[in-house]
Amino acid sequence: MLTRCAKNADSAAGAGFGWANCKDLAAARRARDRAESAVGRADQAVTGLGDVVAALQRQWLQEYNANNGEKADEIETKMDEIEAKREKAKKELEEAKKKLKEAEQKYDAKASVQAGSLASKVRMAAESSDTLQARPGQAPAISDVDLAELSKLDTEEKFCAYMTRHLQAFCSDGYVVINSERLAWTTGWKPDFFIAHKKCYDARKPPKGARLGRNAAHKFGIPYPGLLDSLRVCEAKLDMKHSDLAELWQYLNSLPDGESRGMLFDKRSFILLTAAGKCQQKFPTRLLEGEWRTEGSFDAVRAFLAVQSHSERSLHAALQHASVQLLGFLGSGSFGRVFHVYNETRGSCAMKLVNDEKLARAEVASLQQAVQQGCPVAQPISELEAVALGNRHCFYYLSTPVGQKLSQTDAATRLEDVLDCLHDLHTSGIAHGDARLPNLIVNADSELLWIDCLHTGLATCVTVQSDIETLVRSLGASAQLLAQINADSLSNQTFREALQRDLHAWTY
Ligand SMILES: Nc1ncnc2c1ncn2[C@@H]1O[C@H](COP(=O)(O)OP(=O)(O)OP(=O)(O)O)[C@@H](O)[C@H]1O
Repeated sequence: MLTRCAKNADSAAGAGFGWANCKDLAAARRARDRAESAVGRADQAVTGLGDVVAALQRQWLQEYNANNGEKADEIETKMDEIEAKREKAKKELEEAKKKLKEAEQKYDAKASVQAGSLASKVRMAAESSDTLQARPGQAPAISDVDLAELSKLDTEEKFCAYMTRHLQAFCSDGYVVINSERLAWTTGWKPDFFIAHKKCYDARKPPKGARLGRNAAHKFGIPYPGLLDSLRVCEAKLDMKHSDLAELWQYLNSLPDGESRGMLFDKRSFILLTAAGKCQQKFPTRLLEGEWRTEGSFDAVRAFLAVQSHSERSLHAALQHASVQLLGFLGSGSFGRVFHVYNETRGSCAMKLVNDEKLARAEVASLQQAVQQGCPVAQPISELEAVALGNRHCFYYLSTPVGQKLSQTDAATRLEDVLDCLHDLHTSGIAHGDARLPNLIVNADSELLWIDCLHTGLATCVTVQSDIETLVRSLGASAQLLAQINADSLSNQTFREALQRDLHAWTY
């Protein structure tokens, strides 16, 4: 067993619990990629020659029907030549496929050795590593009847579909199991499932041909990039191997700083794994192995999945404090996360959750001042509230309205409104400080409003020019146009027209 000290040193070096930088593996991957391209090229050649043969056949038929015997013979000779080439290309394709298979096998073997060694490291380094003990009289996670059904499933897809309702039964109220097996996350990964709050994931349509299981209530989607620290990852295997733990570990290790949790399982058993630390430098803290049929496993899995991350706890504490209901996730930035919330008194509003009290106070004060001056900004409808969370605090404030995002194309279409919205701030003596398009929302009356007023300040020549540059850059204008900007640009009709033409040239 590694000591904690050794573990941290290992993990801090970034090598202990990630894939080793294996040259062999990289070379095998390159060889596999080359073999794949060779198959692609050979396949194209066969298809291309097939098309030529088909075209010649049509020509031959025309000449034959027109009694052009000589021409038809000429075409026939040509056809024989191309046919011979196609046969050769087919053989080359078969050969390329064989080589690809070999290259894939070599790569898989090397990857599996690496995964095996990583899995061993993770097992060894876990601060606690246990096997679930039976608690007589308590419910197993999956009944014998269901286990018998499970044992008949022969593909991973059927298995995942069958397991969905079981996984859902392990979730706490308000949490759902989301299938992401065929939907790449923004990070590029494709874990089989993740568990997240039912209002806080990016729902997608079922992929074509997706198996929906018995009750067709399956949910498909990917996590929001800003909420990667508020989910649990689940990876299913038809028949779990020792090395599969490496895959789950890779997912957990790549999640944001803090504790991350995941479950690896097959038809008989499961592994519950917890990791802590910084992203890509995590260390395994707890590993619990168990079997679905073990009495007491239902509560053990449910309790494991019910543990909330710090972010989830602050969100739920804030929701409770404000007596609002969560309707969705609006977005996140470097400073906070914004959720769509609702209650009967306040109606629909945005809840911005932050950790930094000073910055949040400054933002609320700036917004209030801007509202008083009649500026087009989202309006705070609460003071900054502090919510105790253990020995720490998180902070939130509510604002209205909850608006729609403005795309670059929409912004170019209503460019005058966008420019006026910034000009209105400036003429009231306020500079936004971060006047990017993502900081503009559209309300129900199609009016534009500024959000994210953390960096607002006095409008001076310098801050005004900087705002205009920021906005115009985020609209996608050319460098040439950016070079023409000065503090008076928004009052200058010639500039506005030049910008319109510039954006038109880029957008269409
Ligand atoms: N009232 C609102 N209506 C709709 N969406 C909103 C609202 N407020 C915030 N958002 C969304 O949440 C995202 C993050 O909000 P905000 O910009 O206030 O956070 P931040 O952490 O201060 O960001 P930054 O890193 O840009 O400073 C916004 O880009 C926007 O998409």
